Amino acid sequence: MSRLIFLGPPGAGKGTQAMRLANLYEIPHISTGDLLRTAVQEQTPLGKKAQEYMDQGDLVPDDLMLDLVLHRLEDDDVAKGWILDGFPRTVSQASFLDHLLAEIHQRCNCVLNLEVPDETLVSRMLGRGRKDDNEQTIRHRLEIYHHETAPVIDYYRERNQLVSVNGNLSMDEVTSELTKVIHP
Ligand SMILES: Nc1ncnc2c1ncn2[C@@H]1O[C@H](COP(=O)(O)OP(=O)(O)OP(=O)(O)O)[C@@H](O)[C@H]1O
Ligand SMILES: Nc1ncnc2c1ncn2[C@@H]1O[C@H](COP(=O)(O)O)[C@@H](O)[C@H]1O
Repeated sequence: MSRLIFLGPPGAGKGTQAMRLANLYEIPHISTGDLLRTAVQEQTPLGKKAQEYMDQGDLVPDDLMLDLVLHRLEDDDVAKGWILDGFPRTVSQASFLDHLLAEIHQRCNCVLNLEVPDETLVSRMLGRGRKDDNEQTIRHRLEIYHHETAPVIDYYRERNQLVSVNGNLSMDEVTSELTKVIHP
């Protein structure tokens, strides 16, 4: 059974690789960014609250995020495994997730950290064309990543759960490297 977490800066290819592995292992791909974008599109109460943070490239506050993940991990389809992409993004989210998984008697098998240099990330995101992919917001998201999210790497390294993979290769090469280190 695979329960995987993707870490890595914005534009590292987490969503791309998570989708490929989700198809390969036939488990759900849970992207908090995608869940939020759907909520914004549908103008749900969560979407209305999250929109401004997302447009600015800021993190959506923890109280909203924790509820979102809690409910998604209660769905029936996650019993067979899951891939989390975009969560946790802060040490407090990582700690929340640990407690939640202990409560539901699950354990993540592997935390995959995609490593890609900042300048590659910027050009990848400028080519992606998402609403929050203008240069100013991209640079702000990168700052937030280095400040708020990079400490999550140490959190999992200290718990011997971290595997870092070079994300600065072709998409197929990254997938191949990932499947070598994952033992489903
Ligand atoms: N190995 C790769 N080589 C070149 N381009 C890539 C690679 N992996 C992904 N991309 C492209 O880079 C862009 C960002 O990829 P993706 O959306 O998967 O990143 P992400 O880590 O999920 O980003 P975010 O955290 O901002 O959602 C996309 O346009 C994608 O097609
Ligand atoms: N885990 C998260 N914590 C706070 N904010 C989040 C989280 N996941 C997503 N967000 C917000 O959504 C956008 C887009 O996310 P992507 O993972 O890049 O698709 C992000 O900038 C945050 O505003």
